[in-house]
Amino acid sequence: MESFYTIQGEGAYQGHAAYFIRLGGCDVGCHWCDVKESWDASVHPQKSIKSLIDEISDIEGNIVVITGGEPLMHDLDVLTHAIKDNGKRTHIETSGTHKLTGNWDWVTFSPKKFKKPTDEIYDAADELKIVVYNKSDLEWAEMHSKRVKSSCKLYLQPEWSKADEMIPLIIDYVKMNPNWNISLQVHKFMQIP
Ligand SMILES: C[S@@+](CC[C@H](N)C(=O)[O-])C[C@H]1O[C@@H](n2cnc3c(N)ncnc32)[C@H](O)[C@@H]1O
Ligand SMILES: Nc1nc2[nH]cc(C(=O)O)c2c(=O)[nH]1
Ligand code: SF4
Ligand SMILES: [Mg+2]
Repeated sequence: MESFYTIQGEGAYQGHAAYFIRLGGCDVGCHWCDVKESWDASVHPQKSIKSLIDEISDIEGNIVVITGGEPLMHDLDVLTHAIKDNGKRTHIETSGTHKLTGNWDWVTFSPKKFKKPTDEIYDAADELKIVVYNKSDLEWAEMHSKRVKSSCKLYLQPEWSKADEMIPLIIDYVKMNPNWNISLQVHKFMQIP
């Protein structure tokens, strides 16, 4: 759908320079999704892996984030190997609802109530990032945290339109449950992509 060089706004790598590749297509249907225009892959132009690698070679940063849409709707083996051959790190943002393909240095897993994740994604996740839209999502977050590996970092991220309401709840929750961290979408505050 698009590719751009920016600052990772979320999670464990928040604040790091990163080149984003946003792939079209998603069948999860989160009603609060902040990139609904990504859902229909057919309306977006196709780009060759070679042209993406040319763009990546020009950037100073060493992190490439593959996102979407739901990037795992595509087989990502060839693309991730090409990125790593270029000496960059491969990170993915995924709902974990499709087979895990690709060779990853960092897997951010953000499960959704609207489509069940696969069993394999829990072991692969380096970071669990739960979007908090209402109070009950905190309980739901605990359920997923019990299934990821012990080294997996845990993040609660307020749903953007509900942030004023959810941030105080998340702050109280993290103070009581310090194994969780807060992730804010800082790129939105900075008004960058
Ligand atoms: C647009 S999604 C694309 C990747 C993948 N489909 C997924 O959901 O993980 C990228 C990240 O943004 C989060 N996100 C999407 N809409 C959001 C919103 N309105 N508020 C906060 N986070 C949101 C998702 O949970 C995910 O962690
Ligand atoms: N700056 C910035 N950071 C991000 N982290 C995850 C994003 C995503 O949409 O996957 C995202 C995004 O869209 N922009
Ligand atoms: S899974 Fe990701 S891209 Fe798909 S609707 Fe949900 S937030 Fe949007
Ligand atoms: Mg985004």
